[in-house]
Amino acid sequence: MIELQNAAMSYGGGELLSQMSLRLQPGSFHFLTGPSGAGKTTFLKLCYGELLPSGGHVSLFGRDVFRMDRDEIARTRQRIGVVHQDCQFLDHLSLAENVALPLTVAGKPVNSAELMELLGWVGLKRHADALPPQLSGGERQRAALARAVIMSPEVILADEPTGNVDWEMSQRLLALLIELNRMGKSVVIATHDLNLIRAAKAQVSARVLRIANQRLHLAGADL
Ligand SMILES: Nc1ncnc2c1ncn2[C@@H]1O[C@H](COP(=O)(O)OP(=O)(O)OP(=O)(O)O)[C@@H](O)[C@H]1O
Repeated sequence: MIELQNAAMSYGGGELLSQMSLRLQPGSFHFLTGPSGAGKTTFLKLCYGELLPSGGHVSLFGRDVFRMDRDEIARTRQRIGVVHQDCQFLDHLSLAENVALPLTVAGKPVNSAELMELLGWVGLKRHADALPPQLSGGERQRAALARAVIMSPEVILADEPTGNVDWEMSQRLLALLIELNRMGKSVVIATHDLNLIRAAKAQVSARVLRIANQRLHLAGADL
């Protein structure tokens, strides 16, 4: 699905990430940890073609990103749902319109029954007509998750999806991500929250990746 072979990334200075190798299998569940600034968001951007590696190779669904033009990368990204760290919305559109935006942008029809079912799944049906500034942090995070899955992606990459929410809400978000994984989707969650990882490991077979000293490590089993 997503494969990195000795991928490296530099923003111009020294290498931020080097010798990153990973083959993401269908239905897998990974956490991505590491100190602030280690490069977790950068790593995820390599995984969905937002950034091209400065060395090595990244393949998305069997295609090397260097061989893909912009259109192909855009089409491929529809197979990867991304929950961004800052979950931004268009404030003049309703929550339902924001969640449906990836479909609208792709020129695909919006089935309102399915949209409401998705909002129900994340517990936001009654907020369908609310504007984003009227939502709480946890509601925004759940809306961001709904928006990430509306195109039925095969992979979900979530960057600190439980940042800024309380424990109960983070458990609720985790439950949604585990449910997606049980539906066969690959899930990668970047997080600082070791308690979240422990809670997940009690429910799902998850591997923990750690970025430290520019390298990607498979973390020990002590979590
Ligand atoms: N577009 C950019 N141009 C230059 N430097 C960047 C850019 N984006 C990120 N960086 C730098 O790369 C480093 C890694 O950033 P990144 O956001 O990937 O780390 P992170 O592990 O996700 O951090 P956090 O846990 O704090 O979110 C940081 O030092 C950051 O300042």
